[in-house]
Amino acid sequence: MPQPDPSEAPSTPPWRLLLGYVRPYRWTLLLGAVLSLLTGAAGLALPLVARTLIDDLGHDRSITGALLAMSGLVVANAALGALGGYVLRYTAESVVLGARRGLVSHLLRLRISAVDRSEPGDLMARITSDTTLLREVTTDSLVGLGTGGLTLVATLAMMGFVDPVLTGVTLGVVLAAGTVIGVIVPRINRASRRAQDAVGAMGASLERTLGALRTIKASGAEHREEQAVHAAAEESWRQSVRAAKWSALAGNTAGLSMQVAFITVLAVGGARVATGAVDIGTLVAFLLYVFYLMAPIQQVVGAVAQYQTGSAALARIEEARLLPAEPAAEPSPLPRPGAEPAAIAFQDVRFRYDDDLPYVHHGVTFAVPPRGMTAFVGPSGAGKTTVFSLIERFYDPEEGSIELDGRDLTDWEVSALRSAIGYVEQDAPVLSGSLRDNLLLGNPDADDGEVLRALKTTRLDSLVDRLPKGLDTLVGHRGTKLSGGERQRVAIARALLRRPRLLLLDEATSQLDAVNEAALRDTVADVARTTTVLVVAHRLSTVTMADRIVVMDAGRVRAVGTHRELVAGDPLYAELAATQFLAATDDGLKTPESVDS
Ligand SMILES: Nc1ncnc2c1ncn2[C@@H]1O[C@H](COP(=O)(O)OP(=O)(O)OP(=O)(O)O)[C@@H](O)[C@H]1O
Repeated sequence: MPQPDPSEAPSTPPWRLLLGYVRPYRWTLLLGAVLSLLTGAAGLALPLVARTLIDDLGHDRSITGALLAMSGLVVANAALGALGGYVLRYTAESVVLGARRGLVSHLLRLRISAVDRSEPGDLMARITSDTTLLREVTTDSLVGLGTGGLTLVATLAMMGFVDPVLTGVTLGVVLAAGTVIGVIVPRINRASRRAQDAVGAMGASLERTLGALRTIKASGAEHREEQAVHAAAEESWRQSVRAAKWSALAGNTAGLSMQVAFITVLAVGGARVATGAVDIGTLVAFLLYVFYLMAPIQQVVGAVAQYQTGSAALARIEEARLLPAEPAAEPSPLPRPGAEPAAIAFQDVRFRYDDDLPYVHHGVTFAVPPRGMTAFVGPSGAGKTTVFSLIERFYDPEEGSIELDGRDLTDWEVSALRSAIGYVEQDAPVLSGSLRDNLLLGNPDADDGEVLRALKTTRLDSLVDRLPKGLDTLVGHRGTKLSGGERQRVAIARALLRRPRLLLLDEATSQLDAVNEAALRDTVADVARTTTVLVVAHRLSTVTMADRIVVMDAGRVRAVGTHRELVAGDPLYAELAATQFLAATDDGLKTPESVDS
């Protein structure tokens, strides 16, 4: 798991977290609780009416009044019970919704460094499975504890009123059972936490497997992956069964205590009737109360047991909410058409991905003026993609400064900064949905004319014409229904539709065919006339047309120049040009061998 770092485990006790979630719905919850109490009260009045009925029978009086009262109470009990149940369920669902919305909003704003340390599948389980557990904890445990507790106290008070001696006997039994349950409860909590953690691990395993099913199949790894997911599912089952065992034991202890109380009251009460201390009507009423005590006791014990599961879920939700996130901000407007291109400069930037990882940038310095194309080249792992991540403020440098238009990135509002930039990642992610959804992702307001222009620029127009559903064609999970080259061009069209003042293009390392290669080269050249383009370059065709090339090696900039200058002046670049760049197949370009000759 990530997992949310245990050292960041929430220090707020779960009950306070629960109250925080419930606060917005406190009045509906109170209404539900009052309705439940009224239901209980209608039930509580029944034994008293029953005593009157027995008295009336004993004294040859009419029992019509008592019968009518009992019928009225039974109907009221049912009606109030149904209404109360609905209001409580409504409230519980609202609490779940509130928790889900809050958690989703937080997770979408997570800092990328927090995402690096997390398993998406586990985070998903926290949003789906853990929040669902709040439903029960709101109704069963909060209301159960409130109404059950109150009914319990009221019932005991009524019992005390009917016969204090028998009440003392009942209380003794209840307290003994309470002690046993107190020992069981922490075990329910531990097992529930482990069960939910295992559900998270199962989500993480599944996400890993389903996200790369082709690779899993091609590697013949289905069996091993299956075992990993099964192991997590079995662990969850084991722990849930353990929690169920302890919960059942707690419930049974409560039930057993009531049976014991019933028998004890019958024995002690019988003796008291025999000595004339109480009459038979009082004993019957008292036994009915003991019978009535069963429900609130079961409710309180159920509430306490349920709370243990809920508090484990609350702790997991809170862990995710403690992951560092970017501040929520209104989306910033995109640059106007024809907005000035951006300038970008790095000054002595030192950066590492985590405190226990080596530095990736050891004082990177370069400056890129507005407009034109700058290519970043260097051996794998030199830190080229990291330059883009820092510009997007996915991470912040440890030392040094990065300026966009002469203003430090930390002085920019993150949404304003990102709205100025178009970013095409190396693996050009395409999201499930239609082609149109993908194109409009970064600028939902783009009109048909703009979309058409972007399609033409990226040479996607002929593809769209070919597809029976055109732009409404579904591209499949992660765009699997598109070819690698098409995915890349969709990602570029998407970035262009944002009218970026700075375009970051992390070139795919895979070879494109001649037509795609030429299309991409022309596109980038076109865009570079009106905006600033930075490309992590893997292609000869890209570097040869770049206005300047930044050569990076092991986290440092070792040279800046044009292709011609660098081939002559920088041995590493000359070697890269000769051996590593993907050769263009287009006839207008040279092969690596001919480059430096
Ligand atoms: N999220 C991350 N967490 C930890 N280390 C990372 C992360 N991303 C990259 N790295 C490490 O940082 C170093 C630089 O990575 P970067 O992706 O910037 O290299 P690159 O020059 O773009 O390489 P390539 O040409 O292979 O894409 C690598 O050693 C990589 O392992």
